[in-house]
Amino acid sequence: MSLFLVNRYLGEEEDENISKEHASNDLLAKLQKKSKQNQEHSLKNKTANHTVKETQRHDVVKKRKSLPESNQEAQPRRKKKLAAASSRDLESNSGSAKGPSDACLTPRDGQKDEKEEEATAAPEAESEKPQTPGFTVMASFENKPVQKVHRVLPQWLAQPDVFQREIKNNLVPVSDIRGLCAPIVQKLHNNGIDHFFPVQAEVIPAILENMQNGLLIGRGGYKPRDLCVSAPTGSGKTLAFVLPIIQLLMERVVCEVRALAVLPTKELAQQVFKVFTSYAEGTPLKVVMVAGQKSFAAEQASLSEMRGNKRRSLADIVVSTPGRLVDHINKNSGFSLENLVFLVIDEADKMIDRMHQSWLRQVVKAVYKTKSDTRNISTFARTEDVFVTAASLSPPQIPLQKLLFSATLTQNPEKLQQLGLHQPRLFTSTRNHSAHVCNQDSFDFPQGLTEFYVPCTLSKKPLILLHFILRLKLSPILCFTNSRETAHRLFLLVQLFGGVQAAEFSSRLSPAERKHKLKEFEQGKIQLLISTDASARGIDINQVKCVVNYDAPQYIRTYIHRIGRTARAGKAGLAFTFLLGVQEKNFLQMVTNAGSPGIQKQIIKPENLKSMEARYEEILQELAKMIKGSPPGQVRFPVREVGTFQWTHHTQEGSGGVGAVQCDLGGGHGDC
Ligand SMILES: Nc1ncnc2c1ncn2[C@@H]1O[C@H](COP(=O)(O)OP(=O)(O)OP(=O)(O)O)[C@@H](O)[C@H]1O
Repeated sequence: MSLFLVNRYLGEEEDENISKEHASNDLLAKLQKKSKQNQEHSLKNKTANHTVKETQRHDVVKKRKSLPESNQEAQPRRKKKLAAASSRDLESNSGSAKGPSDACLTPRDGQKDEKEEEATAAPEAESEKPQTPGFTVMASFENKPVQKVHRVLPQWLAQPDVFQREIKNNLVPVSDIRGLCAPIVQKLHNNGIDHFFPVQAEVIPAILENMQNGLLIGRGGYKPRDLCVSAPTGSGKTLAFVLPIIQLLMERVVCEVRALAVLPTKELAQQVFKVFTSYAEGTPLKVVMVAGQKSFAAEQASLSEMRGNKRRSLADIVVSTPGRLVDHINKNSGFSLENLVFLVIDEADKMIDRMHQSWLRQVVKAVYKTKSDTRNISTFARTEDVFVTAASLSPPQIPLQKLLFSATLTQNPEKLQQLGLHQPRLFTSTRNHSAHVCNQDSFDFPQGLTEFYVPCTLSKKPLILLHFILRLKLSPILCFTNSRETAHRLFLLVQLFGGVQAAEFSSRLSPAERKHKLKEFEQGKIQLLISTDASARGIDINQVKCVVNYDAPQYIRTYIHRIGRTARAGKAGLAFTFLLGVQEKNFLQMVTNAGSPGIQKQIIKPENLKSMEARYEEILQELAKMIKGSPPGQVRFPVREVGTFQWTHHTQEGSGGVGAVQCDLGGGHGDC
């Protein structure tokens, strides 16, 4: 006798009296019946799906036949797809022996392929797509064209303070400018300036008013807003920052570095240094340049001295290039920026490109440097202003105001953001700001400038240049090439040809030689200065009547700065760009997109060059011999054959023409 009895439930119809064996036989028979029904059902489904696919394939073939010629190109690809689809179908047909799961997957695969086919063959027939019975469509795609996204400018870029681009008709009498002190007005008058240009009339009062409450706090006790100024080349941006800085610092008691101007090249630093020095004359202010023109030790000595055991600054205003500036920050313990009030970033777009050198980060670090020597902690010591709050401005700190200037200031907020600007304010003469939409490649051109392009071949370029000087008497000409090798060869060729006072200006020359050449050009001793882009930015040479782009510039900014060496300060000027046939379309498109008021075609007739051709051929032979005979290192470019000039491909910024293979002088054998 068992102690426990377990009763199990064996189904509704189970009778307690039926034996266990009988019950299990019944159950097995039931399961077998159900399985047979399932198999029959899945077979039926398979046949139905195959019929649907066949119908769809016929539809596609029909539609393709009715397509226009242009769509027929894609047929081989589609044929392949169809073949693949048929072979898969065949597989699925012959695969009836496969398990039921295969039978379920195959129709879905086939459906996907058919959808692709239809999308390629005739997208507009989307709505007519046959639906596979037994499947629910979960989602479908609308074949809409993707809309172009326009960059929307932040408020300060979209709504700038706009001033007139035209200089001559918008001069503002110096006496009309609020807050300008008498000694500065007098100095301007002595320098022959009684009127301000539009950019100066806007920006000078803005800088002055920020400091109305003294140098400790800005207007109304707030930290001053950083200013960005975008104005055409030659519109007088330099005086727009030099004058207010001199005025605001001239009554200082202790000499400390309070203004720092950073420029991309030595030549530009030299130029700005000259303007600062001229307007600081007669004030206690000391202006020092650290741009690598003197030895590091000499620059160090000009920046500070030791009196007893105390460091004493010898500079109020420092003009520098980024590399040398970082050297002084890191290696010159006597150089302090802890009292800096103005940081001027001239040619700001170029300086942003140099951000990888992290010069700005080093400057900011030096400005907010905390002294380890506690005895030296000033009451007004500053802390880096991550967030400006009431608490962060109390106690009051010396504010640092950034002033940015450029003729081609970027409107790319991501780039500008690298400068860490505080509530920036933009001054511009450019017209396209109101739309709130950013056009990063549109700039203002100087009013007095007339632009031309000269269609030419490689072999004729030097001849046309000589024609400009010798026949058309267009000198002084500032002529730009894309590489220093081209500049050097062109210079040698013009020199051999004779009759033209020419010089080259590139990194082949030492800074002292470059300075000398610029001076001679300015004095009118040089008719033709052949330069690389070393002189394209900012250089202010008074008498340049004409700029020639011997090589077409690759970038619009390069073009704007090059042609901006003429038509300065409201004067008239001419700019010619030599274009090979292959360059024309892209170049003209680029200039038009940039907002050029119009570039005219200037054709030089071949007969005008005829008389110079014989001499030119002789010169080419001579030049080739000269180059071949020169000791290695002196002429830095190889020549393959006498009389034939090497073709070079330039790909980097600052070299190469617009979308074309750039060739050197040609030599009458080029087939461009
Ligand atoms: N108010 C003025 N009256 C007469 N001449 C002026 C005035 N302001 C500036 N100039 C002259 O205009 C020329 C161009 O000025 P500046 O070099 O400052 O231009 P810029 O805007 O900085 O040009 P770039 O963008 O090419 O550097 C200089 O020779 C300068 O002396």
